[in-house]
Amino acid sequence: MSETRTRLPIVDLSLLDGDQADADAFRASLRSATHEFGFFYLVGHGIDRDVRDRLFATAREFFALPDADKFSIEMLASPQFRGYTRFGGEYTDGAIDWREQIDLAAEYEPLGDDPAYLRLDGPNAWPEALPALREVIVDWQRRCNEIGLRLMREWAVSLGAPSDVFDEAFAQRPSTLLKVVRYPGRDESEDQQGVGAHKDPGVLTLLLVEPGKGGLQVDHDGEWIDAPPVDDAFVVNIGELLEFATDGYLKATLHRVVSPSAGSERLSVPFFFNPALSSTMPQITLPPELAAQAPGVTQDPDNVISGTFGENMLKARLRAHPDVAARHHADLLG
Ligand SMILES: O=C(O)CCC(=O)C(=O)O
Ligand SMILES: [Fe+2]
Repeated sequence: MSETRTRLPIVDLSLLDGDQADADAFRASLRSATHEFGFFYLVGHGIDRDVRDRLFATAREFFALPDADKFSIEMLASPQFRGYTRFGGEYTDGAIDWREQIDLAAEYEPLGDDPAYLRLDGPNAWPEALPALREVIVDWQRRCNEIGLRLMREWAVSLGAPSDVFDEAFAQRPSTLLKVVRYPGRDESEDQQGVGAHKDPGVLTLLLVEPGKGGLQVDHDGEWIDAPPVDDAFVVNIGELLEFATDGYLKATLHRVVSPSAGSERLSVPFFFNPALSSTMPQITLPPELAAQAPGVTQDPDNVISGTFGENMLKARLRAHPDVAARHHADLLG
């Protein structure tokens, strides 16, 4: 693996507790980081270290459970793509991701299956053997939701739009999703795709990485740059829908995780802040000076971005989990 250095910008949320000049500086840094890189470190978020330590300790306990307990909540049993995925169960860019994980999402009453993306609504699967997981995750989701909503409002203002322009998409049934992930160590002679190169399909991702664990790489102008964890910081990136909402002014950026070396492991907890399945992200009318720097949305015939979140999400889920797709959604596979 290449040396550990990073060029991603650092954005300090606590500037919002300062005066007007601080808040303006915050918005300028938020906007430029996501225009130039689509990725940044967020510090000053106010979540204590012991909360983060407990999250990782509980994740470690989950992964140490006997296989029978993990398989008792296997995603394969969930038409809504919730629960545990074993090594080799997930694909990115057509190749296996060497990670095991639990997917936990917001839980809503299903509304039917027309359009098909409504099938994604439903219950989570929580392991009976580790009741603390639910408590820790629900608390973490609440904290991330707050930060997510705050960032959305700041982006809106930084782009010259009303601060509440995105609120409606998130007001009812926001489809937040959280993964608890473990990347096993892999020998250098083996395939080292922890997770393959991808863009996140939603709006905003708040990623917490186990301290000291590198492996995340971010595309910048065609070059992979390392994004090792920075003390007390979230790694934040935007997804395809925020690129869509800003005509490409803000960028959804390719990223990947290279497996840790044999004998080690890496835990991470990505939180995906996403609007309601049926919501369409509002298109922001950019001020002329920003519009002049908006290249339009990236066009990829293999990955056409729909403004409706549910369409993007269903497409991403069917691709990533072909076994779940084949068992529960064979009618949708073309
Ligand atoms: O685990 C990580 O560091 C990143 C994971 C990721 O990019 C994803 O799950 O979308
Ligand atoms: Fe990602």
